[in-house]
Amino acid sequence: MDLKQYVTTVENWPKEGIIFRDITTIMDNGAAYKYATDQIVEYAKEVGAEIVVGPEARGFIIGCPVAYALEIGFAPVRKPGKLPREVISADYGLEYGKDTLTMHHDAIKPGQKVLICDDLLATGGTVEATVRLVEQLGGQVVGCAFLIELLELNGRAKLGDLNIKTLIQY
Ligand SMILES: O=P(O)(O)OC[C@H]1O[C@H](OP(=O)(O)OP(=O)(O)O)[C@H](O)[C@@H]1O
Ligand SMILES: Nc1ncnc2[nH]cnc12
Repeated sequence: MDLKQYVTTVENWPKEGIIFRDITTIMDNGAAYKYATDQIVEYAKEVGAEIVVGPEARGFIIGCPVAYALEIGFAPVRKPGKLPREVISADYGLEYGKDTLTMHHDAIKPGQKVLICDDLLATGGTVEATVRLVEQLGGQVVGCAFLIELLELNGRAKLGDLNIKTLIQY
């Protein structure tokens, strides 16, 4: 299936100069959403993922169905003030702003093999902060999966030699 045809491009959103790649038109098509999920499930099996981690909000849309299909857990990465128990935090920058991400202090067990899922790899700031959180908890990041990679922002450079899978490139 050519997944790219289901992505909608929105120019100058959320700011002038940003070309926004909208995945809601993958999600609202059952066959396309299932195909994308299945590709990431296969990758998760290859890398031996034991738990899926996804950053708010679109990482939930990609990561949760993968965790469900594999019958493994999902741990959310959230913006500050959203998780109810003790958290650890990491600051990061992104294509159009700056923010902080948090995880529950006990979300990952030491040594657990983690697959990070998100919709899109842009500058890599979000996933790099997520990797820091997982590693701080003693987790081992065995893979990072995205529907979309924006090649010119070179997010891979922030991720060293981590194993990365992307389904669509621009
Ligand atoms: O590689 P990066 O430069 O970090 O950019 C990618 C991130 O940006 C978007 O999320 P956003 O922060 O806009 O949050 P949202 O999913 O809650 O809309 C996207 O869903 C990724 O998580
Ligand atoms: N260009 C873009 N399109 C969609 N989501 C994004 N997140 C960061 N950059 C983005």
